[in-house]
Amino acid sequence: MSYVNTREILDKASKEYYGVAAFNINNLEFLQAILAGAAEKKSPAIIETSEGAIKYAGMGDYFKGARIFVNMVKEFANDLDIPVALHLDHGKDFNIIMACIKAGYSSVMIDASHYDFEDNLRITKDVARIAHAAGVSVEAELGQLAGIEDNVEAAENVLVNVDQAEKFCAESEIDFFAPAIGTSHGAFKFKGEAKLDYDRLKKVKEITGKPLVLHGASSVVQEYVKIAEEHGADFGGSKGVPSDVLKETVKFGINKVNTDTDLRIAYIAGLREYLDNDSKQFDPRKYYKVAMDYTKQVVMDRIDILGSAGKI
Ligand SMILES: O=C(CO)COP(=O)(O)O
Ligand SMILES: O=C[C@H](O)COP(=O)(O)O
Ligand SMILES: [Zn+2]
Ligand SMILES: [Zn+2]
Repeated sequence: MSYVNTREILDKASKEYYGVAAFNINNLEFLQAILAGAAEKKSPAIIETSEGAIKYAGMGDYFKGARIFVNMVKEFANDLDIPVALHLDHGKDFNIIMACIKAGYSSVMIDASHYDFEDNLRITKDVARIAHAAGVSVEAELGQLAGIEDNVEAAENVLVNVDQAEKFCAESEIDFFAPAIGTSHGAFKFKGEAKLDYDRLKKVKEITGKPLVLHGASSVVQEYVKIAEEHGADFGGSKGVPSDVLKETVKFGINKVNTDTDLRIAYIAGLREYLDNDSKQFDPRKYYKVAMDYTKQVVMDRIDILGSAGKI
């Protein structure tokens, strides 16, 4: 099975209405934990790296960073009987997008959502043309990631506009589409109750027919927040997208579920706990172990929530 085009994973998910988590990584340990969890669940896996992750891995050289991730992911994927894809998350720098295409990423996101509609469409079209010529699939975004307050006017300004979504998907030739429906990145997503615009989501699915992507989709699992806080962390007031809300979004057409914060929190919980309990330890292979076990557990829980177990 091994290394595939992200489109293969998401077209199937869109047809059969389940979600596949896309997990952000910066290093080897997160990749190992994610793939171990996905393999155990027999779930397809999407690994994604931000521009920051690529610069970090390549120590500033993003061509090197992109190659490191492609080589690392392929090396593990080749031995697994699940489909594995590697995706560039929030590509904003044209040079980094090109470096990823050249290095052999399965897909790239062009995030020009901060430009006005016409510019976003024009830039997205250009990237889609180049990426497709290299056999790489493309994600793009419309709207801004910001939580919905109780204010209709504010929501209209930040959430995806359905008519624009139709034109954008019809003209840009993208493969999967990220509509802003009320989530935001990080561990502090909602002040009150988690609130997403399901009606808007349903309309976007109906009108575009594309595999859809939910950004800022971490649940901020309180079990791990608690462990981290018992060992010195302070994530007071953190709040994510609860699993029943995630399930609803999948029912209404979300297929790629971007997850970074949940992995970071599980990892830091394990690391802090281990170090607190063994002050003499300085072998990284020992103190990363619990961190990786917790990360793997979060990965498997997500796979169950989104319904991608066994979908290979
Ligand atoms: O959207 C994300 C990456 O693109 C990650 O979102 P979280 O911060 O909710 O994990
Ligand atoms: O969308 C944002 C991701 O969580 C990546 O964040 P980063 O830029 O800190 O790597
Ligand atoms: Zn964006
Ligand atoms: Zn995102």
